[in-house]
Amino acid sequence: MASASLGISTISVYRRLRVAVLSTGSELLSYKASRDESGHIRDSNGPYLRAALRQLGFDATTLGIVEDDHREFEEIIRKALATGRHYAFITTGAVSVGKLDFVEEGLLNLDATIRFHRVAVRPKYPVLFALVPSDERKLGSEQHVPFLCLPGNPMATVVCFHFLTISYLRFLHDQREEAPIHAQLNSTDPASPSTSIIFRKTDHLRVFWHGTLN
Ligand SMILES: Nc1nc2c(c(=O)[nH]1)N[C@H]1C(S)=C(S)[C@@H](COP(=O)(O)OP(=O)(O)OC[C@H]3O[C@@H](n4cnc5c(N)ncnc54)[C@H](O)[C@@H]3O)O[C@H]1N2
Ligand code: MOO
Repeated sequence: MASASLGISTISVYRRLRVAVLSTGSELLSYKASRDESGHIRDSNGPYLRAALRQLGFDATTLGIVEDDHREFEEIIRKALATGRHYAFITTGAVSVGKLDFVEEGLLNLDATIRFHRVAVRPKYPVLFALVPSDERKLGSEQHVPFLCLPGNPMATVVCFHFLTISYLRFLHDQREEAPIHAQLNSTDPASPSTSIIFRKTDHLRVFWHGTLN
């Protein structure tokens, strides 16, 4: 409206940031799958991330679900990098320290630089951030593609997305930081009926539990 009123008919805009989303876990089924086998759970992180990214104005594409196999993971990432279409990748799961937590190994096999792995906050403790080189990509002068690898626990995925990923994607898009919303708790006493939010701090971690704000 402002441009039209000033007679400005063309303006320069940023291309929407294209982000690829990949869920890891041999236990995962597509949320669209009609079968419901025991021992399987539906991929809720993938559809959540795609919807949240689109709502924020980013282009989200899905790379689907990958089994707990670092070779398969590397293959999917290599192919996706070769298209030069994705400015950033978000993966979920397999970033902790179990035998099947292969994301770090897979990224290192792709010559990644791990910028950090783990933050002292729970949920989101095992989150990993890496830069992966790609000779093939056609994304201007950028030499590296950022990988935001979020823990699989769906609540940790949501927290990591909101408190780490969005600000980084906004930074890539030259957008300003979102202003935080400040709320006041009536009491931080976990036993108080006025609040069911519980804060706890261990020696090395700040821990937030689920709760509601009265
Ligand atoms: N020895 C340790 N074990 C764990 C630690 C630790 O510090 N030392 N940290 C724990 C924390 S905290 C978290 S969070 C989890 C994160 O582990 P991963 O990122 O490797 O996640 P997964 O094991 O793959 O999955 C965790 C949980 O979430 C379910 N999941 C995974 N992906 C999806 C999805 N797309 N949709 C729905 N649900 C999903 C998965 O089935 C698991 O139940 O590590 C702890 N362990
Ligand atoms: O830090 Mo994990 O992210 O407890 O859920």
